[in-house]
Amino acid sequence: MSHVLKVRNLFKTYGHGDIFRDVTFTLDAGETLGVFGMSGCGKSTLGRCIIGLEKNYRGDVEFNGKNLRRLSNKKFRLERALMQMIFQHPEMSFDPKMRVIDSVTEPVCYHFRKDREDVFSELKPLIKAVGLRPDQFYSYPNQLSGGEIQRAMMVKIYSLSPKLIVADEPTSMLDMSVQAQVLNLMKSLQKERDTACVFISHDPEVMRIMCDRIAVLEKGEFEIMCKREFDDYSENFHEGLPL
Ligand SMILES: Nc1ncnc2c1ncn2[C@@H]1O[C@H](COP(=O)(O)OP(=O)(O)OP(=O)(O)O)[C@@H](O)[C@H]1O
Repeated sequence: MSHVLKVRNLFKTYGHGDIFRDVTFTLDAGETLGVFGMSGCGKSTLGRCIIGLEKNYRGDVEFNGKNLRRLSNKKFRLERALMQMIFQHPEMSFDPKMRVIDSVTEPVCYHFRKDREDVFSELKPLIKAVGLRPDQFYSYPNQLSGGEIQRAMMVKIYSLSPKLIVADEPTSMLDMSVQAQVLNLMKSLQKERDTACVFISHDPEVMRIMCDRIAVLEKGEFEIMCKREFDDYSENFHEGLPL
């Protein structure tokens, strides 16, 4: 079986120095790799490089058997639809002036040249699965709670049947009970659809729940640990800060 994602010898530097050095790993369908580290260590930058939002790096990112930087813009856009990123602030992915239904259905309408109502009808089982009502999608983003917006985001992302999701602190802005619901939902959708995931967080507990393997990013070094090694390592952390 070929890997969904192959990251080889990835280096990223900003003006002030190395962000990370020699990041290498592979990810299979249905698998979750956690990326853990304290604030500012470079987790989001790594996520952006993987998904192609940041292209100025050394090394190779191969997705779906294709080296992303060697693709033409047109081919990159096709692959990009199969890689989705969930952000810490989901409301920023929604245009405040557009009804949620329009933001959610737009990518599928665009990629598959389909009508909004047809797309929305096809999404109803997914809407039910995330625990929202179809009528909520006729609201504007500011009329939904943080947890509801993150669920609507799941509908938007999964509507494109992605093979890879990069989730960058997707629940860190939610309160604890909503956080648990959204994490469970992400896990079950991922399992059902066999999606590969890079899950970024500074919360050791969330890492343990969501990830099969965990990589620690510290001072530019990227090290993949088994769960027992991670438990020992993270004992010295609280809320992403070293104790
Ligand atoms: N476009 C940029 N230009 C210059 N420096 C940047 C840029 N983006 C990020 N940085 C710097 O790179 C470092 C890593 O930032 P990044 O956002 O990847 O960290 P992070 O681990 O995701 O942090 P947090 O957990 O706080 O979100 C930081 O020092 C940041 O200031």
